[in-house]
Amino acid sequence: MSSSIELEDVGQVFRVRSDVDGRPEEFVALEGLDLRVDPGEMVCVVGPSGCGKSTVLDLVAGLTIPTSGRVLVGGQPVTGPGLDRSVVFQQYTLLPWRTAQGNVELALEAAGGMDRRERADRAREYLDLVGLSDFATRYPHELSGGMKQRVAIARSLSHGPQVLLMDEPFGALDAQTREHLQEELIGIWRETGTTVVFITHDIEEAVFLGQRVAVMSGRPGRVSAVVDIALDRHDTRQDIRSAPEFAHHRHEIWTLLRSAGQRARLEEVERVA
Ligand SMILES: Nc1ncnc2c1ncn2[C@@H]1O[C@H](COP(=O)(O)OP(=O)(O)OP(=O)(O)O)[C@@H](O)[C@H]1O
Repeated sequence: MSSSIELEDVGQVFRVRSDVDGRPEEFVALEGLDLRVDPGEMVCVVGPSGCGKSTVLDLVAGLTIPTSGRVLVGGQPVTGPGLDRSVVFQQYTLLPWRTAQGNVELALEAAGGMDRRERADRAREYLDLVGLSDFATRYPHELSGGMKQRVAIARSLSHGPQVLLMDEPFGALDAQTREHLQEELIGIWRETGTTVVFITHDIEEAVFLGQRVAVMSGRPGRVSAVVDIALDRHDTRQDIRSAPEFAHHRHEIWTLLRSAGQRARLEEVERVA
């Protein structure tokens, strides 16, 4: 099962203290942001640091409520966190005193409706999905960074959410592990059919994973372009990253990011002048 995600004319204003005199003032983090993700689609979001990518994810997760506009999941307004949506963060969020299996079971305990045996079976099924069947009894400190993130993914998917929200989940990993997990994520996404929103700083990661890539610009944050990625991901014999279409999309997004950055700087100069 998977759900659509719609952000319509979303604005997000935070109360902050002025850099100048420390007085409270408003900071417009997002303004007029539109984005639609179809059920079962994987969309990557890229943009300069501080443009509001995590804020977008928090809104869909229901951790923040927008100041204006609408955020819908499966056609329903988001009013708070829910079991239909799971989040994977960059920092490993495993409980150190629980095994890999115990960490996956945690999500099932929170979801309720299963007895101990069912939870154990389900946890093993999802550890298998992320290739960790042989590591079920290991504690987080006995796992590599990539393995910890796999456990986090297994935990996030184990209770069958319709939407998976990923905030730079592979950001702390070395390049090789990262590429490996990207490939695994494509396989998991195909198998589960979950709608995925994946935030990254890395243009190559976005092109590799996304069916579409949303490019954000900052100050205030909005989606300035959405790029369709036309790559044949089914042909696993091919090194997709060295295909000419891959280079084309990478350059296209790089150009969009650069011009969004230049525009933001110009607008900032005009605002100050
Ligand atoms: N709770 C908050 N209170 C005040 N300002 C906030 C809050 N959350 C985010 N911001 C500000 O909103 C802007 C967007 O932040 P956000 O973390 O969404 O950006 P980002 O694109 O994810 O950044 P990065 O790529 O560096 O992680 C930033 O200027 C940040 O300082």
